[in-house]
Amino acid sequence: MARNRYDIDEVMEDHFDLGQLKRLGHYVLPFKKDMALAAFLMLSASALTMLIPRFFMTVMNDIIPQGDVKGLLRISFYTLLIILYSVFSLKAKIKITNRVGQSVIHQLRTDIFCHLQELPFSYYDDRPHGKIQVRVVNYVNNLSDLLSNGLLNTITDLCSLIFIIFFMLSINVKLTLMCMCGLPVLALFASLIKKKQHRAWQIQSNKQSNLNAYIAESINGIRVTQSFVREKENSGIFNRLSDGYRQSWMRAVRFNFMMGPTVDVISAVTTAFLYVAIVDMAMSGGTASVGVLVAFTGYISRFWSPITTLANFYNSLLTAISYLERIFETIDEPVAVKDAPGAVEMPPIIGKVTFDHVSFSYEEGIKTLDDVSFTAMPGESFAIVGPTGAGKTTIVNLLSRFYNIGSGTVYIDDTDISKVTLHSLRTQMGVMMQDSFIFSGTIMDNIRYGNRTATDDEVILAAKTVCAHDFIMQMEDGYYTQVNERGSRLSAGQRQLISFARALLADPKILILDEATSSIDTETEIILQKGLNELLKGRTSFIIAHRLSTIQNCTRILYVDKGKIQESGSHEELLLNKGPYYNLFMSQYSFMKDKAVQ
Ligand SMILES: Nc1ncnc2c1ncn2[C@@H]1O[C@H](COP(=O)(O)OP(=O)(O)OP(=O)(O)O)[C@@H](O)[C@H]1O
Repeated sequence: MARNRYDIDEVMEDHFDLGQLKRLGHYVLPFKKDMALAAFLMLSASALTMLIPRFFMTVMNDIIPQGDVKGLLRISFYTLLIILYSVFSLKAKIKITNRVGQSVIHQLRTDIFCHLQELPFSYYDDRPHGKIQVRVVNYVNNLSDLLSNGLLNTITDLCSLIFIIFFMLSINVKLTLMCMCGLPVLALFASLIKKKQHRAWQIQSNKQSNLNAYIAESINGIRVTQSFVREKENSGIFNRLSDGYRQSWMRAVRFNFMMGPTVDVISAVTTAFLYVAIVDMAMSGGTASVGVLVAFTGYISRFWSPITTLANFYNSLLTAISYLERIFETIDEPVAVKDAPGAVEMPPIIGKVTFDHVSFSYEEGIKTLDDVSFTAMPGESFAIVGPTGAGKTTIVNLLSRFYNIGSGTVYIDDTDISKVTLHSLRTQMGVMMQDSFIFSGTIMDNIRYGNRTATDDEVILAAKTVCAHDFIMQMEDGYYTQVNERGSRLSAGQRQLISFARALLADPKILILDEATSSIDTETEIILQKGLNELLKGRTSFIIAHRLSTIQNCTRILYVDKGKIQESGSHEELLLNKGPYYNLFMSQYSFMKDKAVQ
């Protein structure tokens, strides 16, 4: 999928694919026993209620003319039993189908979520997160009706229809055929609007997705919105998207609403003709008795009732298919970054890292890294510096295999990282990304995210090393203070320190710190540096920093620009070189000097 936005509709499938339903069927299969029980209850109730018009026939033809009170009581008793059984089975069926429906929804949602966990960064780069969310929550929820009632009702309604036709045929073949002649007209109508109806629901799902994407984006960006006083404009955009959604919904349901009246009209017309035929038969004194005709009129209304339900099911089927297309599209999304066939476990890392002529593009035709080569020996600390957008983060992203390398090879300890399992590779690396994400939960949980088996003492030690202990202890519940998703109650520097501790707790052999200290005050950074120097011992580390004071002690500095390593060496060597690093250093140095003078 090309890059998508909240105001760009996703690509829609052209054809109406019943295969989606077949796949949904696989989710229902584990509950076949429950479904069979529910179907049995419904079918038996339906078959028994078919007897009621027959009872009327007997009452009219035999019991009333013979004045058989006992027979009348017996038939009334049977009718009562049938009604009670129907009520009981309906209740049981609702309970079973709801349970099955919700279990299927739960399974579908779990499958999407688990798959999303595996999808690489590139998948999330390409679409608004709100559009992903809508699939996991709203689209799956929208299947609830179909799964809870639709599937089973269809089976039972179809069977009921067969029973009814059977009973009607047993009473009068000619009238039955007359009754059925409305069906081809209905089928023709349904097939005529099918394509448009399907497309209308696809559009509706797209508009819902767009709206959701915008809501998610607006909530995430609310601080910027308010600081730039963009509330009015945003409300305007929201209004437009919401109206688009409303219109698409109205258009889609208009198609659904067409079905009900069409069934009603066809049933009314055929029923009217049937009554004329019945009255004609009664008046012409033909073979049909009054009882037969009364019984037949009882079946006519029963004949159209399952057809109305089937027509409603047809509507929810078309609606569901447009959601299923999106749901299965997500589940089928190939995991672009995965273990290669025959991938082996990464042996315990010693720490040598080699980039061998590595090139990479996020987008076809635009080279982000161009022939990058370097080797870091175990225990070395490598700084990666350079202007914004130079490709620094991309280098470390490739080292963790967050993206597939375009060309060239990355080796760790002479092992090609594309040939090892992602799990064995990533568990030996500690990454602190630019965005120090904080999860909802306690501070203790957030630090322990890096190593689930770490004890409280180990968590505290990691926090102490990165100078986070003091501010944590000042919070109301110390390490057990609850923080919100994204750590909204923490300062940017505090968030960085927590994610720093998280990365260290993983005790990685290779440590990646991407702008780890950019929001930390200089005083804390100086203290942090001491602890960090201790910690970096014995680990290979890659430190990306714009503030050059942070990286002067690194063994080697790579100056990256336009996706290429422009120069590399120690701080002193690069200053002597008087190349781009020197210029960068001098500009920061004179800036600091000017500030100090001011
Ligand atoms: N997910 C992405 N999809 C497409 N292009 C991207 C993506 N991420 C980064 N880029 C582009 O790749 C280039 C390098 O980005 P990168 O994040 O590696 O730069 P950087 O040197 O780390 O920058 P900074 O110092 O600002 O963090 C930039 O031009 C950026 O626009």
